[in-house]
Amino acid sequence: MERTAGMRAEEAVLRVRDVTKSFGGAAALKGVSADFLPGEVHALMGMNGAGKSTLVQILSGVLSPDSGHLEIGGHTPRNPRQARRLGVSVVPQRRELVMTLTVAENIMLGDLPTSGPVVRWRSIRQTARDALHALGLEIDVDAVAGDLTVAEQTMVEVAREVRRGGRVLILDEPTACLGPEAATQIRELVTRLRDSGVAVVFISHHISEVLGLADRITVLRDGRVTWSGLAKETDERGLVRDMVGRDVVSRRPARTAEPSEVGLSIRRLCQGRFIEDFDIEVRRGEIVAVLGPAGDAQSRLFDLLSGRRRPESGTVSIAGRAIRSGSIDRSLAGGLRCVTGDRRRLGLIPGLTVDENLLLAQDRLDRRKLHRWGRLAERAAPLRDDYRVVSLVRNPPVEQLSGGNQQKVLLAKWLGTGPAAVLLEDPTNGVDVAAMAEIHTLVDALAAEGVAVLLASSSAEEVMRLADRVVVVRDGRRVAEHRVDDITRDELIATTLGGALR
Ligand SMILES: Nc1ncnc2c1ncn2[C@@H]1O[C@H](COP(=O)(O)OP(=O)(O)OP(=O)(O)O)[C@@H](O)[C@H]1O
Repeated sequence: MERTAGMRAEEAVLRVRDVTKSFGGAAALKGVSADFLPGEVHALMGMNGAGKSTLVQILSGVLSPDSGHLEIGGHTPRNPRQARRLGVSVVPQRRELVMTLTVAENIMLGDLPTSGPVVRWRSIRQTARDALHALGLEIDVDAVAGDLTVAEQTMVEVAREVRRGGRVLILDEPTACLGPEAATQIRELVTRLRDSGVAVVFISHHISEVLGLADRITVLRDGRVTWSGLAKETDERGLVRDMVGRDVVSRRPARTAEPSEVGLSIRRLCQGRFIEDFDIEVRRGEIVAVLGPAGDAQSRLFDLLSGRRRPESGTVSIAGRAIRSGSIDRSLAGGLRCVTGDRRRLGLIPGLTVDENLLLAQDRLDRRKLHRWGRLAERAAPLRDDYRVVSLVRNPPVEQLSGGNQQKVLLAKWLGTGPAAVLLEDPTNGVDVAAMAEIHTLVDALAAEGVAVLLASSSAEEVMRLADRVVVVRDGRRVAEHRVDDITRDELIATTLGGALR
């Protein structure tokens, strides 16, 4: 049943009417209408695969609707270039900056002012500085993009798009995997954009964030709008019902198991300024979280534990046996499974099907060289079921899955291989509220089976829900440790930001 609130459609800068879109005969959007108003933050919400990204691709001219239409100031864009010229810009999840160029060069890319054959560098830097200042951003225009934090990279992309005349700015999960401080900075930027008259389209799976930030919310389910209205007219429970169709409960289970032997031990690990003399011990059946500002220790920890990179010094042991560092095979053979937070770059193999990706890790461990095609679907089926991987067609190339479903494939691929210890980097990155609850239950179950779980999460909520202990890291060093039962979420965030050693 569709619930809608009154709209000022005549003021809309971007209008969508009855849009449908199918892939391979299966409908991803089934008659979606929405209006996007200047000076409003309009959140798109919905479960994984509900159709949010498909709608965004239609808004930005990447895809054409099968039927229905889209209108910006009386025009219908036919491709991304036209959409951009009409003022519609997308800041995607994957950063699109040229990482080797400076902030100023990135902001001005494609629009470098020249005098004859000479590029006017001073003017470039000044214009870029003005573009950042107009949005209240203090970022060094001479910094190289690759040296910025993820939040700063998002800010630079936003400044570039606004300077190019973006009137409708679509931000696709801009706070995913950001720590509390960086996420707040992005939300403040969104508010400033809104106040300057931009129509902001904001995608997020975080309900409290959306309720605190959005003026209007449109909820999609299975390609249809199930609710659209003012944020103040709904609440968490209403949104969950509109997204999922039922209530979702996620509770921390009582963990009564006595501490058992050490499952994963890290001793005096060092890697540049990112990891300094890092010690941690995780017992079998325990979940220990590492929480710190995004971009530093967590991804280095992944590189070192997975064997992608050799540490400068220090040891990693599983059940008392040291693993030879710098070798992915040794790390796997030792029983350690590392689930990356960067599924696009490191996690999944595009071009291979969902089932192949699901079985890749298992086959590598079994040294299985050839798939028996007939058995592939049968072997993958339990993993698909346990992790509720949903796709429109049965077994598409993995990149055609929605983002949240790709994340489920990544988790299933590694956690289905009987690990002794795991490192989970932002395990619920991009997944919807129902899948998040299910993944948390699966992680609880891993711990209950005696796996040592090390969780590198940017989300304080996730740490509070899953972990027994949390280690706070800043500048590569451990600055505090808490039992989760002894601390509130707000105290945890405060120690992450200012963290005194306790
Ligand atoms: N190019 C494509 N080919 C085939 N199917 C596709 C393609 N793009 C999207 N789909 C399918 O369309 C459906 C909607 O996907 P979409 O990415 O829009 O969902 P979403 O709401 O953005 O999900 P998420 O929250 O997981 O990002 C999914 O079932 C997805 O597998």
